[in-house]
Amino acid sequence: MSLSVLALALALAVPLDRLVLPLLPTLLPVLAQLPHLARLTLHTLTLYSLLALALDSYNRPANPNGYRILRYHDLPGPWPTSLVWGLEKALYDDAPPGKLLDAWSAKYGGAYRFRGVLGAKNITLTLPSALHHVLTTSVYTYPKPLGGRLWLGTLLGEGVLVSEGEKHAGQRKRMARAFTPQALRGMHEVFEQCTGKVVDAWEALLTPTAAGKAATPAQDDAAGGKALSIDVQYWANRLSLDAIGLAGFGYPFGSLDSAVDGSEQHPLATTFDKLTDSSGTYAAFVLRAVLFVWPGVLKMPSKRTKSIGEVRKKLGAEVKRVRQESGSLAGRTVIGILEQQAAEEGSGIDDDEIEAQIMTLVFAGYETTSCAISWALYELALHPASQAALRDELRASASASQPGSGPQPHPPLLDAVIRETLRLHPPVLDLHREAETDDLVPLGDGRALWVDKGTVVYIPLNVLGNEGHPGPWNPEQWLKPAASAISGSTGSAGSGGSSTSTVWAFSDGPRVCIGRAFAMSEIRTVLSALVSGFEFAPDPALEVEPFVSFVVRPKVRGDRRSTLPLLVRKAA
Ligand code: HEM
Repeated sequence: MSLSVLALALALAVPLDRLVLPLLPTLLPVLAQLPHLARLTLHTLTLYSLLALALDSYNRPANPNGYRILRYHDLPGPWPTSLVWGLEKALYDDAPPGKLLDAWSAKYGGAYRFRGVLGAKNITLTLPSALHHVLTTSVYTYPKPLGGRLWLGTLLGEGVLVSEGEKHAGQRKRMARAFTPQALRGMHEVFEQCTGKVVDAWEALLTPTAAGKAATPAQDDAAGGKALSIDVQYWANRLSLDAIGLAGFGYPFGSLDSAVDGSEQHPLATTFDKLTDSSGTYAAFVLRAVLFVWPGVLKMPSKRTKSIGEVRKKLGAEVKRVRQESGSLAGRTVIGILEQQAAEEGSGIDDDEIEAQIMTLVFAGYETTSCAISWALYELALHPASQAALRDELRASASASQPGSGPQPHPPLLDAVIRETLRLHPPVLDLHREAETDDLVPLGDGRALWVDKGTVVYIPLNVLGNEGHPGPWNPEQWLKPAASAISGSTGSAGSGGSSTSTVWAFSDGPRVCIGRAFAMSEIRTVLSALVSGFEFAPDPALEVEPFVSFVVRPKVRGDRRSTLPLLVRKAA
């Protein structure tokens, strides 16, 4: 009797689904040795189940569509591997990144559950109707998790990446004009200018000097020719930062110039790189994990929170100076167009918001794009037949275009290569959202999932990119009529279905990447020039692997920082 009373008290006091279930795999072997405790647990479980059943029938959500409702516990899912971290640490340590998400989706399907820190409820969704609900129709019911928003807000201010609800919708509407095809045509010049600097620098490096040697020691590549080892990631980073600075807000970071003349990189770029380019340390994981359950950790003084504040302050000060000095450039940049739009509406825009949007552009647009460029060159280096076919296509398209004949259609294989790169190497591995209220998520087939307030929803972009297109590198698959080109991407999954043209690496719905056309234009420009002019091969002495530090970057196995050395020579 006394045991039952104790069990009831326990069942009431401990939210079993949060704490006890994740502990069971570890506890059961111990309990088997301890008959008393085992009995207590059995009592607790029975009583809890009865209680849960009673509560379940009392707390039924409104269900006007007559769905068959599933609860969290009805979903399949993996068992937690840690009492404290749930499966968060396993996900953080996953190598290559995304492997676990792929395996779980294959095993448990398009809706499954897994526990996070201290038993927190997480679900992963890849079913089309569920994604449409979370990313499109109920987008503001599923904001980014509070901890992530606070972290980003401290770093960037409340720009379009961080804001939610009406504020986000308003910011997005005002920014849209800066990303129209017409606006992007003006920015194309910047992409060409920056790419031209890389081409010139590499040609100089590869040109034999008067003494009959290449400017830098060359080595034999796999094809038996002379090639130079170039850290492609280093150049892609600098190019991408210069492009976002100039096209985004008219600011010359001068990263490529400093790479050429060997001077120091812009201090802001260094600070920014330090903040984002670090491979997974235990401290970084703990901060991230704790942030999810206790956002207040951000207020505690630490090296990381201090450096966030420093980056913010430095960029803010630079931005103020640049805005005063370069009024003439402003009209053609993203921020210039945003300011014009606000002036025309008569609404005005305050300095804090301008500053936040500038920081947002750098944060969201710099390393995402540079990593996409690097991975594309890496895959082309590994696949010489694709590389040669792309070079032929680019050269044929360049010789067919007449001066003054206006914008040309994108060479199809170029788009296919980019799309295939984003499928295999989505820079943003997964999206996180948090249910702001209890909600019903349609799963298709007349079923819906009851999602409790506070549940975190994972949307694995790597898994989604592979749906219908699994397997190793194969850009040609995107040339088939059913798979439309990236330029046709609407970013909308339509009414509950995943459109074939959605490039999942950019997400979907009202929060789809606002810079996707900007990124695509930049990547096309860079790949066109580099693949036309140079040949790329892997360095057989080095093993390249992906790692996550905000975005999925390449690095040499054994190194901590992101680099991608490839053997480069002038194309015949
Ligand atoms: C290959 C390059 C890029 C990829 C793969 C990429 C991917 C993404 C993804 C997945 C999101 C959604 C994040 C979320 O909802 O949690 C996003 C949002 C965003 N991206 Fe990109 N991005 C790229 C380049 C760019 C560029 C070049 C810019 C700016 C010029 C940019 C600006 C933004 C902004 C402002 C948002 C927030 C949009 C919103 O919440 O309304 N991105 N991006």
